[in-house]
Amino acid sequence: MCACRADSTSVHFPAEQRQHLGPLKPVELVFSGVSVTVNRRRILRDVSGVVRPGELLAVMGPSGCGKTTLLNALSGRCRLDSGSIRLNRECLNKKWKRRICYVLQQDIFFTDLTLRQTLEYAARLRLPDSMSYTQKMQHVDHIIDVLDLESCQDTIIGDYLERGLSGGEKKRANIACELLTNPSLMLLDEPTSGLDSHAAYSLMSNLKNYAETSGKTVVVTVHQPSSQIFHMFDKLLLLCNGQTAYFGAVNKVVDFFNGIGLSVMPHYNPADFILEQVKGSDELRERIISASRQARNQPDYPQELLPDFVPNSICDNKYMYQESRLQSNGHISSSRCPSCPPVHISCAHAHAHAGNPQRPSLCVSSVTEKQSVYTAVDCNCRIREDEGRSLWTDNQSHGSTSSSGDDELSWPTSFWTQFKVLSQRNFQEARPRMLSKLNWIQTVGLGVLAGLLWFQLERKEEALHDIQGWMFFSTTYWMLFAHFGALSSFPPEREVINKERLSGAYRLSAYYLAKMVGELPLTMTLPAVYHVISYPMLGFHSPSVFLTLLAFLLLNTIVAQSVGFFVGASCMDMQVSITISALYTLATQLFGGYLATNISPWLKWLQYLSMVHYAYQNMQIVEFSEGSPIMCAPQSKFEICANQTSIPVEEILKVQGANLPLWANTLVLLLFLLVFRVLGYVVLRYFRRPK
Ligand SMILES: Nc1ncnc2c1ncn2[C@@H]1O[C@H](COP(=O)(O)OP(=O)(O)OP(=O)(O)O)[C@@H](O)[C@H]1O
Repeated sequence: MCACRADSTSVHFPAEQRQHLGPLKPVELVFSGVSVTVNRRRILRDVSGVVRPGELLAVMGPSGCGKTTLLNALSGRCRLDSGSIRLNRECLNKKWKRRICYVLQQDIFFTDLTLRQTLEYAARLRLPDSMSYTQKMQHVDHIIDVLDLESCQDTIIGDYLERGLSGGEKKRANIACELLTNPSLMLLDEPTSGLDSHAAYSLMSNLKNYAETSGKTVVVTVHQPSSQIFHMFDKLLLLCNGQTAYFGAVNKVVDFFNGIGLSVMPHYNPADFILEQVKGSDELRERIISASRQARNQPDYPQELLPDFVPNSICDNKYMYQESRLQSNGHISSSRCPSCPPVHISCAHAHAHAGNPQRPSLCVSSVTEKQSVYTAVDCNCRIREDEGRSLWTDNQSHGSTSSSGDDELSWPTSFWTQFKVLSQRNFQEARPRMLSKLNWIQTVGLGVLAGLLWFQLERKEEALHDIQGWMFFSTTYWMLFAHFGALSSFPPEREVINKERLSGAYRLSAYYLAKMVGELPLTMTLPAVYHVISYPMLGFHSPSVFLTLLAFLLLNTIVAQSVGFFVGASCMDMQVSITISALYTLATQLFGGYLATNISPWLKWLQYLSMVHYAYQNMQIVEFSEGSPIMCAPQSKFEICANQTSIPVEEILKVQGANLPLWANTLVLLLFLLVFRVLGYVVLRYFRRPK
């Protein structure tokens, strides 16, 4: 692994891993006339640009000028008012959205996992099943090595409560997660923010090398790059109030500003200079924007951005693009253009035209490994070397998008792999939260307290209310614990899931099932501990009753968790979800059958919506029918005590107006479980889709 880093700082995948990661498909990104309105405010106006494979485009501009909005648009995360976004001349569609790697400005992770665990789970989820576990782990090692993350790989991600990775390390971790899949197009929002100048330079040179040696298309937004970093960019898109102030080669931006009478002082960082200009007076900004519009008439303006360019009719265009292979003899042979004979160009030839002999080119790197490279071939079958870079459009796939579409939309891993990995991750991520030291103390403390409060109860009518009190307290306490636990865990988890769903990492159904299964042992641990402590202290010793009561306590807890998850998934606002939850759980207690027994007939139906009602009834049915009999008091309030010495369970329940048998209560609880789990899924699937 270290050898990789020694000979190159770029991400260079070993041949056998590249084979699993799928064919290298460079992407040409063309966005034209993009206008975006957010909340009735026009953020972007007629923004255009082209980025070719191997190029690094920097999007710059003052804060709030629309850089992030542009990346959101390019990744398909916001609607365009007008304009188009094309990748290899295909409109941005679901297939492409999944292929784009978008490194967000915010670093969204599960904060309790270490960096290595985070990357390992990402690799297991996002790298294809055809790769073995060992190969995936090797891949993780390689990425960690390339991004210089060895020293912090076992540090937790952390948050403001518990410190973990530094800001710069988090940023690199964010990029590492995306690099794992060897994406063809990378969009990075402020990758250098929070990094010191050395770290920023090192990161940008990694990206630059990555773009050039692997034919990747990279778009980054940057605030105020150093002069060194600025000159690494191939192209610059300068935004000013959501409009294009400059689009073109970085090495021509100074000439552009000179052309409108704004000269950069010697030894001045051009990046600082141009940012100062676009932050200038309204009049100055208008001048720059109108000069940028004029520049569209220049001959070197990309033809793809011209209004009369027809993107779909490839043969009307000057160039067809074809995939070629770099062979061990150093020749590039093409095989995909049906109308052209195989093309052979030598590396030396390609170099000679590359213009920049220092720039690492595809031909330079290990010619012994067969490597895909991409050349543009015009309709007369002449090679176009496009400044040493290459373009690719699978013109054959244009005609057969639909047939290949299914493959493109298929998931990287099977449902079973996703379920297995996500269950493990859910378990690992939720364990510190659900079984925290504080939760243990709370559970053991309350178990002991409840045991002491209802210690060694006698089986007689006088103690009946206390026995019921323990049951009611147990069911309501665990209902609240599970409900609010699920509710509070959801908002941070939602962000991670949305990010992963947007990148097409896994099916929602696999996540959802894995969440249920992965957290199940954790959900059941604490109520079981409470029950083990408190129930024997009551003085009851029937093992079968002990186990059956435990089963109902656990069922009640899982049902409450489902309701909490559903409310958490439905409400985006935490305050709203807390209010709804408080209303529902308190009403559930009121109608549970313990606090109020003489409920008016017109309100009585509400008890059937109370999950506690069913669990509490079942616990009474089991305790009072299977356990030792409850002896009548000398002055009993039960009429039946006139004829017998003990109180049957039916008489106890009749007082509460409950009449459903054990199996019916159990069935209703199971229906609660099923309905709320399904509703939670439906909400995530259809109403809270990530945008
Ligand atoms: N959802 C939204 N609702 C209202 N205004 C928004 C929304 N999203 C973005 N904006 C506004 O759009 C403008 C551009 O936002 P954007 O985040 O794209 O800017 P930026 O150039 O990336 O800024 P920075 O460099 O500070 O990150 C800002 O003025 C912002 O307030």
